[in-house]
Amino acid sequence: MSGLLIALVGNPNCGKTALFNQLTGARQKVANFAGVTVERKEGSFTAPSGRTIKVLDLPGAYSLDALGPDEIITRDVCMGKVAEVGAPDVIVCVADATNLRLNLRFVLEIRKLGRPMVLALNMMDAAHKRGIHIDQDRLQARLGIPVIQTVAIAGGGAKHLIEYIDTQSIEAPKIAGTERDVHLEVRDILNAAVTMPSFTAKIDDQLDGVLLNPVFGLPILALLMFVVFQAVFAWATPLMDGIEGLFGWAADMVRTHMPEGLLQSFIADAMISGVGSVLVFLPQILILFFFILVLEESGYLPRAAFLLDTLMARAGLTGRAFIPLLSSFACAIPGVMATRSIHDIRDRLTTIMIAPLMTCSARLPVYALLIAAFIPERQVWGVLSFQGLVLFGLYIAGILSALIVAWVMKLLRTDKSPAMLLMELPSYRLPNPRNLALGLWERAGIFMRRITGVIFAANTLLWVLATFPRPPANATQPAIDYSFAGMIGHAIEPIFRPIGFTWEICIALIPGMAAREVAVSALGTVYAISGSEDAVANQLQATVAAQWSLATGFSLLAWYIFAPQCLSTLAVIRRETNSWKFVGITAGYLFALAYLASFLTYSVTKLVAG
Ligand SMILES: Nc1nc2c(ncn2[C@@H]2O[C@H](COP(=O)(O)OP(=O)(O)OP(=O)(O)O)[C@@H](O)[C@H]2O)c(=O)[nH]1
Ligand SMILES: [Mg+2]
Repeated sequence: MSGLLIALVGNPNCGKTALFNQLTGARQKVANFAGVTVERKEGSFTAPSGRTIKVLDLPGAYSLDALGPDEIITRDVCMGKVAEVGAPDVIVCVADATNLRLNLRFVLEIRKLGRPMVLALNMMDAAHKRGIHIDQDRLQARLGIPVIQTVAIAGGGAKHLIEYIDTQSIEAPKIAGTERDVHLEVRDILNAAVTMPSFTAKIDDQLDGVLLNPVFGLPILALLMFVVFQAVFAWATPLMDGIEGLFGWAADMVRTHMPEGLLQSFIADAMISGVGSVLVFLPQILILFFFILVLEESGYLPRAAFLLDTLMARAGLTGRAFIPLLSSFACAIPGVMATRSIHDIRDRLTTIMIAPLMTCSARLPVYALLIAAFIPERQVWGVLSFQGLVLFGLYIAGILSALIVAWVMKLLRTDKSPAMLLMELPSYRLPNPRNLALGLWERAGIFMRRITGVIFAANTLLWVLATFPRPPANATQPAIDYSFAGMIGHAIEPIFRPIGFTWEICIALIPGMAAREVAVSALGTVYAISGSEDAVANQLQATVAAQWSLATGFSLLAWYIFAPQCLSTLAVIRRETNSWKFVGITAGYLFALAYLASFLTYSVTKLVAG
């Protein structure tokens, strides 16, 4: 039998990606808010009959009257207008069974296309739980298309859908579109086929009463965020000590048991000290993501958007910017891509410009290193970790400066028509442990791939630059001073001297452009090589604390809030805006801010702390 192409379409947040993962065994990101998928994804699986079924996961859309790039992709694929994919044999329209009033409108629009389709009634588990009863036969008869129930997040939850697609020949809908008003038609269908419980969403309302309360809402949000950052420091310490100890021990073993020479230096300095100095931060990253995933899954995050909307509007941002900005806390790259759901081009550009100010997870190793080195580990009011407070402050500093930049952009605008936030709040949901585990696994995977990929490559290159040329026989300085890296570091040091950076930092900033956390591993390598063979050589934090002044440490922290130290982000900005000029403006203003902030921080700290 020949292959088959199916396309998953539907409203945002109805579970298309979850269904895609279920069908193909892939692990695409799902999240309990709209607009997560921004590009079409392709996968395939083998049906019981043995034929290959290709699956397309598309961005969610509310309507086919294309407004934004997402809707255009969806419409064009459905119409078979995208040459590389061809026309899908079956459109699987996914609908959230708990929210049919909204979802059916889109189903009717798809039906008008007159192409073979089935309706996947997803989230049937949630519908049952809420006491929503759906008469499948009547729904099928009214719609004139096959209706199949699915639970995209449960094992085997798409079994019937697979069976149906595999065994039935699916035809175009028997009922084409009538010219009736969509609202009326949806109401008729709902009346005929759906019984709603009388206590709909009572829990949601009660929870919202507290969490969206005009008085308590924002303090609760602040408190939640606060707890998260406390946990990042408090819980991770034992694990981090363990990892650090392990790498320190491994480097020592290599130094004592391997013959001295280049190979020993490469393994101990570049591989173990360099890579280990970043790997240490895995526990903190996972703890942070655990909380973000829980908040995401539970349905709280869109509510946070709602709470912050007034604040965001005052800064001249649209509520739609919330999700791109939120994604940017993981990484600015998906964040910049997610701005596609912002229709207004100026809103979109402003959001792209400030996305790099959201503290991405690659900054965490840098922050954590510097905080551990320069901020005393003490308790505030008996319970709070002072280090956690500082980390919280750094995140806030990023957010505040983003708001200020957006506000300045608003002042520069001529047209000041206000934006309105229209957003659906998803139901609260208990986070699914499997989803959480998958999400964490995915984050750990990304981090490990960065370590074995870009970080390792940058580190190797740096080791070569820091090792050659070798010092002359009568050398008086540490070997690294005679190397290429030493020369480069010394050459650019004058530029950074006013902000207190040492030449070692200057060296580390260059490979740090490849990925922010490389700066940490680069420092690990630089200090290990320039190393004093002393015992602290692989305890980067101790070295840094001993060799840098407080002002230098703070200055580097300030630098990392702003500096666009990430070429991939600049590349994706170029791709999304198609403009080098815009990349130049963004990078330029960020570097300028970074320099200014570091300069002020350095000068003030030096004045105060001497
Ligand atoms: N209870 C329940 N939750 C589900 C089901 N399917 C998906 N979810 C959850 O619904 C949320 C949204 O799922 P996604 O797969 O990201 O939705 P999507 O349609 O791809 O969303 P966009 O990419 O934003 O358009 C996630 O939190 C899923 O875990 C289901 O059958 N039952
Ligand atoms: Mg999706």
